Amino acid sequence: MSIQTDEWSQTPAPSPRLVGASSASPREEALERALRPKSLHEYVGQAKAREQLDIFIGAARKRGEALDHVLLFGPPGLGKTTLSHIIAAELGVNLRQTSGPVLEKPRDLAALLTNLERNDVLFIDEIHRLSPVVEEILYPALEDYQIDIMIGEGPAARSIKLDLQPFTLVGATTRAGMLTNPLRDRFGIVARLEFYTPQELSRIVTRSAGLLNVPIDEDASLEVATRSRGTPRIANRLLRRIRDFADVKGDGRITLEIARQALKLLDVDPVGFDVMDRKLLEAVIHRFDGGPVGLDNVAASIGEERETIEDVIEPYLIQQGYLQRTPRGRIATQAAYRHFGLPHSDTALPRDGTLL
Ligand SMILES: Nc1ncnc2c1ncn2[C@@H]1O[C@H](COP(=O)(O)OP(=O)(O)OP(=O)(O)O)[C@@H](O)[C@H]1O
Ligand SMILES: [Mg+2]
Repeated sequence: MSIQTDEWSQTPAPSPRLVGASSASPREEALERALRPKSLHEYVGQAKAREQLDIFIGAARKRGEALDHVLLFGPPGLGKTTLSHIIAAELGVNLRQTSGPVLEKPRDLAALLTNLERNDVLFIDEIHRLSPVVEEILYPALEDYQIDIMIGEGPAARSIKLDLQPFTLVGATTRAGMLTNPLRDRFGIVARLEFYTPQELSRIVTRSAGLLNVPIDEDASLEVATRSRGTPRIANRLLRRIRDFADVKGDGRITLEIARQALKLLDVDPVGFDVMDRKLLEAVIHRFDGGPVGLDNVAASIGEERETIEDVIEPYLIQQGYLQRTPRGRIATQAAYRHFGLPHSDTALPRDGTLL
C-alpha cells in the first residue's frame, strides 16, 4: 500500500492554541503521524464504527470489490484522518488524499479521479467545503464510476463520459449537518466518531508513551486521559509537553505528581478545560447572565470565530453538560456555575417572564 499526498492536500493551518484540538504546525503533524495507529486492531475505542468497518472491509476484500463510500464525522482530533488511512491499509489499496477547500475546479477533482487504481481509497477531508461545481462531478463518479468532462471550446465543445475504476470515497467532516442531501445520501457507510472515555484515552496515552519511550505510571496516564477533553490529539499533545516537564523537573518518569504539576503549568484545569473553554463559559455566565445568548454575541465577546466555537470548543462542553444549545441561544448549566464555585440562580433561567 502506498500513501500519496498530492499538492492539493496542503490546507492552511488553523490558528494555533496551546493544546487545542485543531491541527497545528508541520512539526506537530509529523509527531502526530508517528503516533497514528496503523490497523483497525490498534485503533482504540469507537467500538461501533470499528465493528461496522471491520465487517464491511472484510466483505469487500473477500469479493475483491471496492468498499462502499464512507462518511466519517465528529469533532476535530477524534481520529477521522487516522481511520481513513487505516481503511486503505486494511483494504490493501492506495490512499489518495485531498481536501474540500483546495479542490477549486472540476478538473482538479477529475484529475484525481481518473488517476485512481481499482478499489483505491480517495480521502476528501473537510468535505463539507467542496464547491458546488466540484460536488456536481462527484455524483456520477460515486454512483456509476463515471464522470462527464467537457472537451473543446465554443460551439465545438462537447461533453464526453469517462469510465473510472471502482473506488471508495472516504469523506471526513466536523459537520455532517453542512453536507448537501444529495452528497450525504451517496455514502453507504456513515460513522459518527464520539468523544473517548478516560479509560480509552488512558490506553492511548500509555501506547503513545511506549512509542515515545517515556516511562509513565498508570495513575499518571489516567490523569492525563481525564484532562484531555475526550480527544486523542489533545491527550498526545499533553503527553509530549508533560514529557518535557518530566525531563527538566524530574528524572524523565511521568508520575502522578509530575503530571499534575505540568498540567497546572499548561493551564489545563481538573476537568480538562483549557483557557478557551473557561473564557467561553465565563462569558456566558458573567456577561450574559447565564444565557440564553446567541452564538454571534458569544463570538464577539470572546474574540473567537463562530466556526471555532461550534466545531472545536462547544461540542465537548455540551457533551459534558456544561453548556446547552437551545433555539434561543447558549445557556450555562448548573454544572458550569458549580465548576467556577458560583451559586446558580434557577430563577434566572426563564428569561422571557414565564414561570416553570
Ligand atoms: N482511536 C485512536 N487510537 C489511538 N490514537 C488515536 C485514535 N484516534 C486518534 N488518535 C490519535 O489522535 C491524533 C489525531 O487524530 P486524527 O488526525 O485522525 O483526527 P481527525 O479526526 O482527523 O482531526 P481533524 O478533524 O482535526 O482533521 C492522531 O495522530 C492519532 O495519533
Ligand atoms: Mg483530520
